Amino acid sequence: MLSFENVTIQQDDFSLVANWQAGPGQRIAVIGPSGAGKSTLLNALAGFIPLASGHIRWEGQPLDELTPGRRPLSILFQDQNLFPHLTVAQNLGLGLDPSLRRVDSAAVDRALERVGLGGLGNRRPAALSGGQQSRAALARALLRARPMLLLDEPFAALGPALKAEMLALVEELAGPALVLMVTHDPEDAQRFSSHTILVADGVAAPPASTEALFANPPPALARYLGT
Ligand SMILES: Nc1ncnc2c1ncn2[C@@H]1O[C@H](COP(=O)(O)OP(=O)(O)OP(=O)(O)O)[C@@H](O)[C@H]1O
Repeated sequence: MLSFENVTIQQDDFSLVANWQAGPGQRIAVIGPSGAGKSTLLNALAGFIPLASGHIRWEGQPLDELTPGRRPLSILFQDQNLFPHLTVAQNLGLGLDPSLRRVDSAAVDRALERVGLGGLGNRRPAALSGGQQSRAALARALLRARPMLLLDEPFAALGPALKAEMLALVEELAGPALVLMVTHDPEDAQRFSSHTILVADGVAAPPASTEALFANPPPALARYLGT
């Protein structure tokens, strides 16, 4: 269980509050206007931004004392963060061991197979298509096998068909992980997520049923959707 307990996140004059829980295995979209704090929410959970007050817990354990690398999560950004000078297999290996000294190459090969990149581990990222790079970045995140997967618009640069394919792949491969996905596309939320967190007006709201939220949007969501 992920718990945000009376959390306040402060960045200069911007502040965001969150007070809710989410369970393992849930697929949750994070939506809201530009600048509302969606990335800030994920960055605080990942440990890149300290909390001004409150606590974030995973399975009852406070995350506050843990550096980003020790938190029980993987994070995938839009720019994919693949290192251009390393092979695809080495990029995946970084997910297991940042020093690349103790990497299980069979596990890397299996992860590449799972995302449809079998046999491409020796290529550099530049020798992959955009969709293949997304698959490689996803494989790296999944290889870490952490209980939470945070996605910050990772597939926004892909065309609609490829994006749908990647979301289906996340759904298939994330398994028991809790997935939090920032998206600007209401269709992503509806296709992928049973629950949605609306971030607006300084509040990251508790996860609500995606269907119910879109059927009867609160004013902030209606404004954002232009309805
Ligand atoms: N390092 C920082 N220092 C101060 N303020 C920041 C910093 N990073 C972001 N902000 C501010 O925090 C607020 C939330 O930004 P954030 O990137 O979380 O929004 P977002 O909802 O993810 O937006 P978008 O949809 O445009 O990506 C914005 O007002 C932004 O200007």
